[in-house]
Amino acid sequence: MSYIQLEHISFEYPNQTLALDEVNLNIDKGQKVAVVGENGSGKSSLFLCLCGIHHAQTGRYILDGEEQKCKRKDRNKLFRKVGYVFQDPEVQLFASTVEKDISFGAINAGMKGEALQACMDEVMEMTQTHDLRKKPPHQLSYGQKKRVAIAGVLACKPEVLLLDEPFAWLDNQQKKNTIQVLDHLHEQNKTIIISTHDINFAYEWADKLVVMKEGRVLATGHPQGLLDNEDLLEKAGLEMPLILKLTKKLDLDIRPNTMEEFLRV
Ligand SMILES: Nc1ncnc2c1ncn2[C@@H]1O[C@H](COP(=O)(O)OP(=O)(O)OP(=O)(O)O)[C@@H](O)[C@H]1O
Repeated sequence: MSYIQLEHISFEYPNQTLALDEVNLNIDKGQKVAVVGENGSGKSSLFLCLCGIHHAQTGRYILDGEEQKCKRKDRNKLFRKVGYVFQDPEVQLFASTVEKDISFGAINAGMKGEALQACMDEVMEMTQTHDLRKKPPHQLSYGQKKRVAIAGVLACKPEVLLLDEPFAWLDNQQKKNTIQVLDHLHEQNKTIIISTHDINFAYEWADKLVVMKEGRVLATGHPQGLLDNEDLLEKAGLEMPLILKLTKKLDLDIRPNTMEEFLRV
């Protein structure tokens, strides 16, 4: 049995927009998953259902062997297990200082004293938010807000991390730093699910790709296999990753995983 199982999940907003339409999905513990698809294909709605903010009207959501129900106590447990970093950090940040914002969820979950301090030091170091800790979040740049939002979720030590467009507004250095943070979490066997429009990143980073269109899962599998399929790319409105374009153009038989590997060929 997979760690996360979605069976025929459908979710409709109150205005009757069907955002998820019979979604079936299996994700193993410790997997690095990239969810890709055009604007409005249902990526954020999927994340909102996975973390318990939305509850699907039909279908079954099973996490770690337990079916997730809409009851308050089940949802509180789900909130602790699955951390969601919103696409827009402004939706997430609310406290008067960065430090208070980052620690809010952890304190709510019962962390205190030395354990809290150690956790804060660790996540602020990881996300390079230490120097910002006394500032009010509204005075930060968007990229800084994004890092604070990630830090706040990490402080709660979730088993599953959902990141909606984590690199939006980040400069190149901060993007690299965030990828390092993700690699570190992967080493701790956390399950990481990212939604992204960066197909080159998805190709290099993910060990599972989920391709969405109009609320449906069009395909799942290893990025190397899926992103080579021109019919699928056209149907999903996706670009072929640069590495695959180059290997095709040069008529190479190999399929390097990363640009570094490609350059060594
Ligand atoms: N709060 C809402 N109320 C009604 N409809 C919504 C709401 N949020 C999203 N939708 C609709 O649900 C569908 C899926 O949207 P969703 O935000 O999940 O897509 P997405 O793949 O995350 O898009 P993007 O790449 O632009 O972030 C779209 O048709 C969208 O217009």
